[in-house]
Amino acid sequence: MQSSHTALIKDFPPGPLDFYRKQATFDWKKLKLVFEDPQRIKTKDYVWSILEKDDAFKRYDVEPSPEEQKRIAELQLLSFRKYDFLPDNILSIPVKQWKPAAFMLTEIAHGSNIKNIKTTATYNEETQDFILHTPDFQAAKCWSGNLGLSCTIGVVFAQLYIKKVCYGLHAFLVPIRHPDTHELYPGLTIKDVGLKLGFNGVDNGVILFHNYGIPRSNLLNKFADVTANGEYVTKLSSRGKVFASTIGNLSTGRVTVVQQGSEFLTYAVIIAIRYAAVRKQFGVNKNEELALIEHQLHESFRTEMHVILSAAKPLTTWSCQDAIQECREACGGHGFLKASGFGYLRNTNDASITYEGDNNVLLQQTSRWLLKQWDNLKHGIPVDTPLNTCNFLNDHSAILKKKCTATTIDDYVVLSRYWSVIHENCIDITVKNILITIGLLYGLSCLEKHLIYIYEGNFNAQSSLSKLVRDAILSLCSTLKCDAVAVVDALSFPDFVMNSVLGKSNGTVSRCFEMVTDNNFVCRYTKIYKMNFLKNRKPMYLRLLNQNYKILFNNIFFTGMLGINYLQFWC
Ligand SMILES: Cc1cc2nc3c(=O)[nH]c(=O)nc-3n(C[C@H](O)[C@H](O)[C@H](O)COP(=O)(O)OP(=O)(O)OC[C@H]3O[C@@H](n4cnc5c(N)ncnc54)[C@H](O)[C@@H]3O)c2cc1C
Repeated sequence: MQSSHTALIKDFPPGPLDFYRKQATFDWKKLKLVFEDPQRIKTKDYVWSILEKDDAFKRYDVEPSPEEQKRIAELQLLSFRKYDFLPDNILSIPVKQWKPAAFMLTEIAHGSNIKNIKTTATYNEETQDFILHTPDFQAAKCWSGNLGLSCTIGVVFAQLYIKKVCYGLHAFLVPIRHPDTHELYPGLTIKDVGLKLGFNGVDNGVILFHNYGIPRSNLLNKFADVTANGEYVTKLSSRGKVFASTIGNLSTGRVTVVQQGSEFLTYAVIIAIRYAAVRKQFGVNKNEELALIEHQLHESFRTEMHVILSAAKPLTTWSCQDAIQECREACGGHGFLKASGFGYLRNTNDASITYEGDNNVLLQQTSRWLLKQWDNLKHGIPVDTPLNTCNFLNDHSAILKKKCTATTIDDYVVLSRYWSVIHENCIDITVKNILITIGLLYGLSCLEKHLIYIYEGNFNAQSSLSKLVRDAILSLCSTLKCDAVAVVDALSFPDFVMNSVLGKSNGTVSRCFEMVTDNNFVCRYTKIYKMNFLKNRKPMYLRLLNQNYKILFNNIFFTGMLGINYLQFWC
């Protein structure tokens, strides 16, 4: 069955990469089918083939101005809507008619500590309105994506006050601009946050509310509501639970950030491996230089090659940042070229370390939860978490007595979940073998990184362990050398999506500097310069649904916000 599907996957153009492609011990198309099912591959090919022909998705050798980037993002969004890629049976109509919205939580003075945000929403019983107000500039909402220029509506988090009593943080649906004329409503002041290290196609903004009234029905009331006569009602047992439920929705965004991290990592690895397979430096003699992939020092970067996504955002985004940097360095000076694509990946991923919850702060929350489980254990309450991730703590006495007795590479048994997925999904033995090798390499590289804790915890006292781990890594890198190009082939995207002069599927990198010194530069610059942001903008743009706002936002405000960021990834 798998082999009949491999016919769906197109071959890569012939070129210098063939040397390593031919040496692969497995069929990269079969590996691709382990990563993605045939329907997904077909859909992605279809979408890419259409977008490649669309001017809104064309690539720029010279980075457009921030204003122009925002205009392009807008055009890309319109194109997505025009092509109607999303089948009706998958997504509801509101999602398909989605327009940019803003998510307004962070304030100038409070980002991580959201409990202390100062924007107020005071209920006025006479008018049955909530009055949103920014007491001072420290309380201005900032960083909200789509706020600076484009959104017509947003979700605002504010402290709810009824009859001078504060009920804590609640979320409100807030009209920002007129859906037809796109004019800002009176009572609001908005500014763009200015130039950023990346994401300049997104109009992150700052907003101040000046006693701005919104109807009572605009409170997102899934967890708590306010009656017409100003009574606060909730089925939840405490204010803490209302807060936790209101903020709980943030997890949706974090899942998307984790996914984005894995995509960036894939891009970086494809570029670095393909380049390393064709770039030659040094060799056995003057006339016969070797590809970078043959040099041992260079191989160590691949230890990060197939980082398995942890559910934890900090682990994913930090690992991704380190791996992109390693890939950049592995490509030497050329990796520093803008046209290599690494700079964009690095800067864009960098932001995800902070947004959707700063990594350090998130780790503290995880630690607090773990310590709570530990405390329970000490009081004789066994650990029994819904996903069983920490049930192993119940065996802590036995675990703490165990010692690492490994003396050979074959003694490591790690990544049990990864193994079971491989065994369930891989029929082809050659594909299974390559995945096992990659898994081992990842496991060992993690072990190497954390060896200090193994010694500190007295899990292994022998200094030979570190040598064993390092030797095993080098040996596995050597084994993987001939398969590396085929592995990234299985992961790769069309060249137009990759947009890197070092990572082309035919292995040609010679156009590198031609692109940078392109003669058309001046003409293109003039053309871009003449294009004004919002030129040709029609009122039809951003005609928002006037109904079902709450359903729309409860379900998709995060998807929407990150969707925009995703579009940027494409341009
Ligand atoms: C590109 C981008 C897009 C964004 N989009 C949005 C958006 O659409 N909507 C929105 O509301 N916000 C958005 N944000 C804001 C983002 O959510 C905040 O930046 C984030 O929550 C961190 O808050 P902060 O910047 O105030 O940092 P702070 O909270 O001031 O943290 C600064 C540093 O202090 C450390 N720190 C904080 N508290 C502790 C502690 N208790 N112990 C130890 N260390 C601590 C942190 O780890 C961090 O290193 C965006 C940010 C970026 C960069």
